Amino acid sequence: MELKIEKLRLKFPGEKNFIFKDLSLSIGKGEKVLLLGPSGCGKSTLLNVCAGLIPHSYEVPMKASAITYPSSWGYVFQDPDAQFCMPYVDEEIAFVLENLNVPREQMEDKIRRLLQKVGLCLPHPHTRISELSGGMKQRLAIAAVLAMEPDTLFLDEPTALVDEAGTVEIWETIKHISKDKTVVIVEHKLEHVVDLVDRIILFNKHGEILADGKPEEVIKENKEVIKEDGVWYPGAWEEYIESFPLPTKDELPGELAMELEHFKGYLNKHPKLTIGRASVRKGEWISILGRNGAGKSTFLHGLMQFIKTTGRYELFGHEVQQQKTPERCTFVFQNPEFQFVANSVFDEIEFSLKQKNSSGELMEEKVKDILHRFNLEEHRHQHPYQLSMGQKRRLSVAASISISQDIILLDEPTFGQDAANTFQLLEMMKEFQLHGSTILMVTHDENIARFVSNRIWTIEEGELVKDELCYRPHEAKEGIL
Ligand SMILES: Nc1ncnc2c1ncn2[C@@H]1O[C@H](COP(=O)(O)OP(=O)(O)OP(=O)(O)O)[C@@H](O)[C@H]1O
Ligand SMILES: Nc1ncnc2c1ncn2[C@@H]1O[C@H](COP(=O)(O)OP(=O)(O)OP(=O)(O)O)[C@@H](O)[C@H]1O
Repeated sequence: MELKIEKLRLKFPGEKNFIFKDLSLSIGKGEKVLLLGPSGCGKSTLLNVCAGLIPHSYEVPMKASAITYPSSWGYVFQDPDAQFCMPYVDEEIAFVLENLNVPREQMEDKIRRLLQKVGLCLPHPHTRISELSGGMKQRLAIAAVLAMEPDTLFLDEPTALVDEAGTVEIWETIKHISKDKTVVIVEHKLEHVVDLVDRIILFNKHGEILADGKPEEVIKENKEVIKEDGVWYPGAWEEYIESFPLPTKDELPGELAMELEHFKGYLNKHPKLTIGRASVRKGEWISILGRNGAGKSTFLHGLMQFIKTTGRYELFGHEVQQQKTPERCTFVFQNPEFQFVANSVFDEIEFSLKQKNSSGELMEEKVKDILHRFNLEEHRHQHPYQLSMGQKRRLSVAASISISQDIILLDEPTFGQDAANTFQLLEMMKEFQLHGSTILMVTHDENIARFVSNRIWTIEEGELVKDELCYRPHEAKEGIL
């Protein structure tokens, strides 16, 4: 056996409930296994245990009657920033290669080929990691692990921030290089990995194994539970959109919410974004699509005045003051951790309500209501950094949109979410939209773009290259720029 865990018991310090109670599993050499289950059920924690990171690197109290670890392993973390130890892209990979005693003269070529494998195209590999977009970082994290050529790969949602085309390519690459390797994957989006894995271990929300077997059998035999627990399954979107209020307006609503003309955004003094002309009407929901590194986050950062911009930028007919966060806008960062300021989930929401001048009356009730709507009430006492990735993402969205705002800007608010939480979030956004909020949302999920928003903008190399109106699913018309 490559990996074996017997009777694992694990509880985080200070928590009432066990994450795992006598959990046993074994994975044979060369097996490709998907750990599937709702957000917060313990998938990342289990992967940490399988690699020995818990308890050797993270001191979480745990007990198991026996554990066998793989002989060599590589780990792609859910948050790529948690993985890097060097400041530059080439150095990050060279660091791994040096440990493997790869001769210096072969390094440049190996680094170039690894970056190519994960589709990380850079003018020069000696680029600062801090200057990469979220998806580019995730590609680098995968390249660094592939460089190690380990026997076992642990992959924790390695493509959550990668664009659609890149996701397909990366999973193909993993499939190709991992023929003789053991691969343990945590991934919400089943369709990306169902061809790669030969086994699915399905968990319920209490961290118990519900089923373990061949992918098609596990899915078929457990469809009802999978649905009930809010896990993604093939066809989930199609079933869901039947009940979603679709964008069927035949004309655009009235008042102009945003106008941009010759709008430029600068990073390190270089213009990285140029929008010739664009306008948004009140109540629209615009999805912003584009490949990794296209400039989507930069665009939102420009609208929030986090970076220097030039050109005309008006909100509701008023010019936006340079370098001052526009008052009628709220923003959800791509990395949820950038947003947290408080020491508990409850305080985070309370802080945000107070910032938005929500009155102190019934504050506790208001916070509780928001926590309930985002499925976070059980976690109210936890530190935001102790949440699972899906829970962090929900908290960051909850804190930003806790009060209806005129303009809501969101940078991939649904990444790493299970089906139930994705749909719930979209419904909440729809409610805001129906109450007059205007929404601009960066997403790699084409289903969200096509089925839920009214309009799709595509960004390429820092320019808005396409503007489509969505009237009905699968049907888009050329819009006005
Ligand atoms: N340090 C910690 N202290 C307390 N609770 C924690 C800690 N780390 C994680 N948890 C809790 O343990 C549970 C499992 O977290 P884990 O990250 O393993 O979930 P997951 O299944 O990977 O979720 P997701 O799909 O949202 O990424 C969550 O409810 C989380 O809040
Ligand atoms: N601080 C920075 N300094 C210089 N260039 C940067 C900086 N941050 C990002 N960039 C570059 O700007 C470009 C646009 O990055 P941005 O984060 O806007 O992309 P994105 O479309 O949001 O990508 P993703 O889908 O991966 O999140 C990329 O080429 C990136 O490398």
